Amino acid sequence: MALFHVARYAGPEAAGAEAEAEAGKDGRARALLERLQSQARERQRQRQRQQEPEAAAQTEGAAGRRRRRPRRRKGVGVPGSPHAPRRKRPRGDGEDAGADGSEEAPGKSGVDAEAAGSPDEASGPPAHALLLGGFGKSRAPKVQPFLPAWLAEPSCVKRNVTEDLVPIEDIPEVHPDLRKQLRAHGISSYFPVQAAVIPALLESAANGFLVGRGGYQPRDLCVSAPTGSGKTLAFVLPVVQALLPRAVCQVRALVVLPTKELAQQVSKVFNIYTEATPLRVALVTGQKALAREQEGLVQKTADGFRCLADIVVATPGRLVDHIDQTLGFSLQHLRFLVIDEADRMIDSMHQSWLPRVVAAAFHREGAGGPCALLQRRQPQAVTAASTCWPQMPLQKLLFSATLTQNPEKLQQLGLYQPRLFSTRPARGGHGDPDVDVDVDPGGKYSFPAGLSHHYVPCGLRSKPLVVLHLLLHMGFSRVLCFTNSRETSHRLFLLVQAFGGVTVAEFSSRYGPSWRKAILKQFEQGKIQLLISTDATARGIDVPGVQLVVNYDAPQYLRTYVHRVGRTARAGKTGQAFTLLLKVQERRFLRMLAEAGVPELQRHDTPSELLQPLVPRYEEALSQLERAVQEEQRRKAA
Ligand SMILES: Nc1ncnc2c1ncn2[C@@H]1O[C@H](COP(=O)(O)OP(=O)(O)OP(=O)(O)O)[C@@H](O)[C@H]1O
Repeated sequence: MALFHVARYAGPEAAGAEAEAEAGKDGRARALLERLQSQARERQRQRQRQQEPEAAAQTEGAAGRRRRRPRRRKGVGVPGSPHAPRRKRPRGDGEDAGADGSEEAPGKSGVDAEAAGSPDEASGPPAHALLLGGFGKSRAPKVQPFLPAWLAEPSCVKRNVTEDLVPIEDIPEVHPDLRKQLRAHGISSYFPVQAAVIPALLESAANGFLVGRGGYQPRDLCVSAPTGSGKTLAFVLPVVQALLPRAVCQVRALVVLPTKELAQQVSKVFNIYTEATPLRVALVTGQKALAREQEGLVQKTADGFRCLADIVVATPGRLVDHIDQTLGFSLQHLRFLVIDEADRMIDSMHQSWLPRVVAAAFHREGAGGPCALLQRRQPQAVTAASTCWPQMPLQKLLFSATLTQNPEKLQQLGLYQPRLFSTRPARGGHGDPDVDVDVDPGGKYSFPAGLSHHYVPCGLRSKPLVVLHLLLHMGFSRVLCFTNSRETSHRLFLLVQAFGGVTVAEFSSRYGPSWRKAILKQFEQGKIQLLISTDATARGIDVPGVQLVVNYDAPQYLRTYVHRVGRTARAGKTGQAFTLLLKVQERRFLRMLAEAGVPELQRHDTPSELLQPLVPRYEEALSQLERAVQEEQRRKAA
């Protein structure tokens, strides 16, 4: 029993005395105990020898400043215990990172740092007791989730879209007509993600559409590659090629995306590569009335319905509307289900769009139906019986720049023997994945090589001035500026408009789809210098030539940062990202990015002399903004 004695808060002598009394009962136990004690004392002496100079320095440093005591909750909490108060959040009055350097010590919580500086704690419990009772000295180790092999060991994709190009001729499996189209659109080489994914997808489709005896069920694919690395073409080309040979028009590919604008963008790419083929693409996003969309999907005939689309690009809500309400809209022949921006789509799983799609895809007619023989069943264990009938497989393809590696989340998608293509290296099954898999296990996302990251420390009132300074003095001509709310977007827009000298527009859900479409088009054409937007344009939107992304409001989540800044430096180009940070945000934000492996975040100071010349006009613009807001509020109330 002596071995399990816990000398929690007593010094080494107390622990030693008690242990000695116990040891007297049994010779062997005593000998063992003595040996352990002498080892522990030796360790303790060594520790003290190391700590003496540090303790002296800390005592000197603490003498001149207010000694901070850890707050205790009622009845609980000794420093370092699991119940000890958490580290204080930075406060707006500047009592943050800079106020106490000890809080900044890497790997030490505030409580730990304080404990280290306290003379009471300096001697600490004996080293051997720390094993059982010393909670305070180290952070609890992070739980290391065990990733399934397919997630832990992905097929690695190169990241550099300027150097690791693969000439079009080097992938002869791609149909000559598609290669012709690629060249016609100025594409002579594949980006790395395309060079990896296109052959793999074509290979899985090469055995024809039917699986069963002699065939096989193709594996589902997940692709995680940086923003602007060409993921769209990585699925558009093989899907179009796989669907080319067809007898009857049926919906055989369904692409689901989170926003109308993204769906529109992807359907445009499909239209380019199906232009010279009989394949038809339908867009169902709710931008048109349901009846108008139905006309593009099915046609009533004398003996039923005729399908009018081979490829459907949809947003989840409107897709479910069609599954429910469009007579003759069938997904029974679905071969590819592409889920773009997959991590975001997983977040919207509560809308149950995926079970509805899968149920529609595996819907079975009665035994007397025309396709009764070819009806398919959900993937299941392979048995002699299950391979008797030829079946059309349904292959799921997931794409994202920030694909989650949370196996529980991915499990909701019901993937079949999935295979992951990733620009991040393999971690051998249990590398350093973080528990907080929402943020990203391992804390690393890939960023485009040509992107440089900056942050601008500034005050709340000077934020609009910094944006104006970036535009007017630094000469950026196409700038996308993100805020965290519609309200902020709108007010910043009104303010910049009132300031003048910059062509500015706003993009948010305040406006209808057709207005937003027009704004994006003007921005693409270079008619708008500054587009102020909510996160509605943060994902997937591809506007060539965006030079600068400004995070007017710092994004709260890493994923949001990755997608926002990914609107620039696309397709191998260079671009800059500036994040405006209030003093209170600085520490948390920089730590978040450091954990994400963001390469070198440069500090960009804007001295007040640079902003000063803008101030008189800015003050005027502020009063105009005030009047405009009051006017809007009056109109709203009326
Ligand atoms: N092989 C290529 N050669 C030249 N340009 C290409 C090539 N492939 C794609 N592009 C261009 O690169 C840009 C970015 O492509 P895409 O929108 O597919 O990126 P993405 O990886 O889906 O980005 P995001 O994650 O932000 O959605 C597009 O303008 C596209 O036309």
